[in-house]
Amino acid sequence: MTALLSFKDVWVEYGDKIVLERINLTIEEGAFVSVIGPSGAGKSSLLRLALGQEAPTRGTILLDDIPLAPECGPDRGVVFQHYSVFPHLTALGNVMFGLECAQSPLLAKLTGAARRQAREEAAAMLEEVGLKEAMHSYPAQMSGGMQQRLAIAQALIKRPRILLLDEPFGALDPGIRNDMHQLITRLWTDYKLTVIMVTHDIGEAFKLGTRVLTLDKWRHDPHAPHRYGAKVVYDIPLERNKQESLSQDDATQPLSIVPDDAGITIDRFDNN
Ligand SMILES: Nc1ncnc2c1ncn2[C@@H]1O[C@H](COP(=O)(O)OP(=O)(O)OP(=O)(O)O)[C@@H](O)[C@H]1O
Repeated sequence: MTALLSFKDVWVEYGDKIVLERINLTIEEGAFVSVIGPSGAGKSSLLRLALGQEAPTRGTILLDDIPLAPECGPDRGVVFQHYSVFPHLTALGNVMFGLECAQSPLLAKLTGAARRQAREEAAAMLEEVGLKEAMHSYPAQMSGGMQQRLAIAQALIKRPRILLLDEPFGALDPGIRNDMHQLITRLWTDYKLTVIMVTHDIGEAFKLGTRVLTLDKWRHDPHAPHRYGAKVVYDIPLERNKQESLSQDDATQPLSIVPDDAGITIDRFDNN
């Protein structure tokens, strides 16, 4: 495997508040990286850096050994916890919109053969994520799980290499979450994606990831809690490969595969 994304001595600071410090990371192509840590540790900030939505205060981020452009390129797709789909468009319209923006940035509208092609591609992607029957439904007519499937289709239609997931399943019921775990595992394999997923659910992190990173403050100044940022305090490689998909049994089991020696308990909410 080769390095796809590298963080070199990356810091994120807001005014005098240090959120992330000394982040040194190499993420290999094809990895599924789960990121966990207490609330406020900077997990979403790390994703925003990878997305190019935010630049580091210090340090460098490289994509294929080239400094990351300060913009969200088509090589990176993102899905957030709260549904980020357009309410006034059908599922098909939502997914087509991504292609229309990419191919016709000024008008966001395609005509003729290009439109037919985009429609076919969008329909195929909706089928991939299990929304064939709901293609003409509006988001308000869909369940939370269906809306997240739609958000995933929207992110994947531009064929990103890196898929960034910010607590994508956090708002879903456990049964639906398990379905989504199966879906994301299949898409990760079929689309040869590199995934970086932030989650509050440690079991989910270990179940899905090939690697689990824990962000946390490693030193504290009780008089000035903003003075030190979080860094990667645990970086745990896991035995999971692309060929191995989650079986139905795995999906219905409680999420539980945290190794005893991982030394991780995420129950503190004092980083803010
Ligand atoms: N634009 C900003 N300006 C100032 N502070 C910010 C900004 N964005 C984030 N922060 C602060 O940075 C810290 C890290 O935020 P971030 O959302 O990355 O944490 P997180 O680990 O994802 O938290 P959670 O698990 O609660 O979602 C928080 O204290 C937050 O208040």
